[in-house]
Amino acid sequence: ATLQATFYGHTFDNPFMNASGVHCMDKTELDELAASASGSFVTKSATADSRDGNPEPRYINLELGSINSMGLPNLGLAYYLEDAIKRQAANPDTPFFLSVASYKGFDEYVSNMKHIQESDYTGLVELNLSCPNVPGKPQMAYDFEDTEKLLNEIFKFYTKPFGVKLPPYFDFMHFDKIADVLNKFDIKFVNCVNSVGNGLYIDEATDTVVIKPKGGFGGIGGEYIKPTALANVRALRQRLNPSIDIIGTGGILTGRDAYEHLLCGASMLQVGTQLHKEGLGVFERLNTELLAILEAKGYTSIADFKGKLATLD
Ligand SMILES: O=C(O)c1[nH]c(=O)[nH]c(=O)c1Cl
Repeated sequence: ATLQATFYGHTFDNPFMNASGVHCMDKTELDELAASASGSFVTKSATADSRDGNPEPRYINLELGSINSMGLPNLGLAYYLEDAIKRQAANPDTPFFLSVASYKGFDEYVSNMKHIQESDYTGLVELNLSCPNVPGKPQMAYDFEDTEKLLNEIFKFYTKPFGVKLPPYFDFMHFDKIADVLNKFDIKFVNCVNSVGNGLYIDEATDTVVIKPKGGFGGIGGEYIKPTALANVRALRQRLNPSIDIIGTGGILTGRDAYEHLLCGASMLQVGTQLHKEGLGVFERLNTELLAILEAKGYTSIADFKGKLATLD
């Protein structure tokens, strides 16, 4: 059996990659990702200006996952663009993802995308509409009208392939609304899901929160969020045009978790918390475990079962 993954006209050796924010802050980390068993990789979400981010402690691994309020620390869009242009020149056949966010809101999203359009980068962009940790700033993708306005604005000038990183939704009306908006545009993929925003973890030894920013509120990742992540992958797959691929993110610790995301309709798979905990070796292990599942079930490729979750009716 093969773990080859097809995504937006590309074929990757396997469906695994990092989730933006983990092991992707600078070119050294990106080189390590490129040299790992991951099928692709994505950069830390870039803002126009480089940012220190929120005060520490701001990321904590927990028994069942993680909590973070990093606050968009990054080296600035120009850094990642320059690196991406060099990478695409050196390896034109191995696409990767450039993640873009915004600290200041709507106008910075537009100007960041304008810079990429005017640059020599021609690869894939993951437009992050779901950072939950910018104090005072609502997540773009929880405002359906603003999201549509933003995509309208971007498609006036942007001609390169991009997709959007979405937060988790928890209501069928919201699945319907975001899918209605996204189906109006020629986006190439959606990534479901970003961390479950503004959770709270309490240290039992001290009765104190564990991260400093926002009184301890932070995005939750890991085992805590797999049911939510699977639901969002499945719901968006059922609603989006077949031309829009899905990246599944959230709660992938084992080959079985990966298999379930694929069963819900994901084409690529991102690993955040478990990569942070286990390091780059997680990709070897996940490939081995997923391949064993295909073999045990007599599948020869992901196409044999992708999106084929059975229901009880
Ligand atoms: O605090 C962050 O940097 C952050 N943290 C997240 O959990 N998701 C995001 O999209 C971002 Cl941008």
